Amino acid sequence: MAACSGDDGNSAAPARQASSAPTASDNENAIDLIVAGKYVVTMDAAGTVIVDGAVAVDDGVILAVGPATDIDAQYVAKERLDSESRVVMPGLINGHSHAAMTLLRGVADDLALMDWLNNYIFPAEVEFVDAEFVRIGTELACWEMIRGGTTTFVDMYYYSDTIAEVVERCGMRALISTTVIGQRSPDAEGAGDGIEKGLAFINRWKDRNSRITPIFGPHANYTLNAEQLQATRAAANQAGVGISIHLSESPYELQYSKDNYGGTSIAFFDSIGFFDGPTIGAHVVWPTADEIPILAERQVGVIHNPTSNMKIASGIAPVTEMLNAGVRVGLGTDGAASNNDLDMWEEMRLASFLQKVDRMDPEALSAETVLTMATRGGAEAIGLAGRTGELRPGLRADLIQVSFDDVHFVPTFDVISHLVFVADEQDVVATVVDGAILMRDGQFLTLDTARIKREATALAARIQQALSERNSGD
Ligand SMILES: CSC[C@H]1O[C@@H](n2cnc3c(O)ncnc32)[C@H](O)[C@@H]1O
Ligand SMILES: [Zn+2]
Repeated sequence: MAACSGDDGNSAAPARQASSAPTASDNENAIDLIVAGKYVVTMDAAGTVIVDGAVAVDDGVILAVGPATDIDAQYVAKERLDSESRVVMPGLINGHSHAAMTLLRGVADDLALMDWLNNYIFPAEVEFVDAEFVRIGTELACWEMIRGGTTTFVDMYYYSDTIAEVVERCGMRALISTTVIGQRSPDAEGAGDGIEKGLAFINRWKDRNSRITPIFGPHANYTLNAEQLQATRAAANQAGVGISIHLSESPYELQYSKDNYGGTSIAFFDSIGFFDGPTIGAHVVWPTADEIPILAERQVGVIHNPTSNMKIASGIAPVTEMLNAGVRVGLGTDGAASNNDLDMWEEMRLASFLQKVDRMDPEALSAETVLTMATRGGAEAIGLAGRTGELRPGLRADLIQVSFDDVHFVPTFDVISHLVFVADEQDVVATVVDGAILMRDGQFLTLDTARIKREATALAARIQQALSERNSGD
């Protein structure tokens, strides 16, 4: 970690710089926000941590990062998030989620992937998922993610317009996939229909909101055939957008690929030109040794989902090997029905511990490495490098404050160790996206949490009733 306490040239030419120490009368020139803390963990490539630092924000952009005394000498802000015992760091990036599945949390536990999907989740989705389900489920998820310090997520679900509308309102940043799946789904009759509707969704959202990036989300190699996968890639390239897909997730998928496509999963995808465009592969638990270099060469962003992989017993991904080979690897939660929460702090900790025990190597996947995967590395994996994921002038102001007041932070010898091995979502006290404060001291400024809770509870009662009737054979 590179510590910093002086002027390191980290300041951009600010739009509203005070020529001398600012006073309250400078307020008409005030910038939007200053976020200060005991430590500013920038997650830049040099690993800069600033003691007693601050971040200056205006118009959604980071203007300067440096010692608080320097920032305060240069800027006066309309709003200030301050505290001596807080860490300021980039917001977390959840690279793979199915947000609305918060409403299916706990309906089918302790099952392997294909049993879970085919016998519980797909039937429940066809029965219950509509635009209202997706609106309420996604709102619940955004509440949980903002609460836990996630500022960007990559979602794959149905009714993508509804997801985008929720994200637009709640203020988060998201890549939103429009699902393509070769079977009847809640919002399409099959793959062709999904591609057609997907293109319309992408046209509606491509230039509408800079926080929202529409992409395609073909489900997997066992729910789409080679022609459908290629057609989805062609549509994505035609629309100029990327793709997110479940990739080499389970032994079933690997065997399916060998049986139906004559080769292992990633090699097959590569052979049909599927990686000829920006691709995010979720899970990637079973790449062969020969396939890992393909992921690096084709610049496939890999999202590691340790909790979901453990819970549905898919296996342990070779994260260390992928990172060593130069693969871009980020972290994700998967949906709340296979995790069963959206807590990126838990993902970081479990990612690290899982590699250590799997390799019997306590040095595997250090705190610094997993924190990078959840921030700057995650941004690289999902194609948002240089836009979010680190605290650097010119990047969008997506940042959080973590309180180090709780007993588990006393004493703090190493701030990175504490963030990864100790902190949890309850320690996050402020979440800022694009310069807008979404949560401050447990108050949600863009979400009506009482209304969301009421609506989710009412909808869950209807789901519960239908499930009970189904189980009792009525
Ligand atoms: C195109 S994404 C929506 C689709 O994916 C299902 N899903 C949720 N989690 C997983 C997973 O880990 N592997 C494969 N498919 C998954 C979800 O229920 C939706 O039907
Ligand atoms: Zn998934």
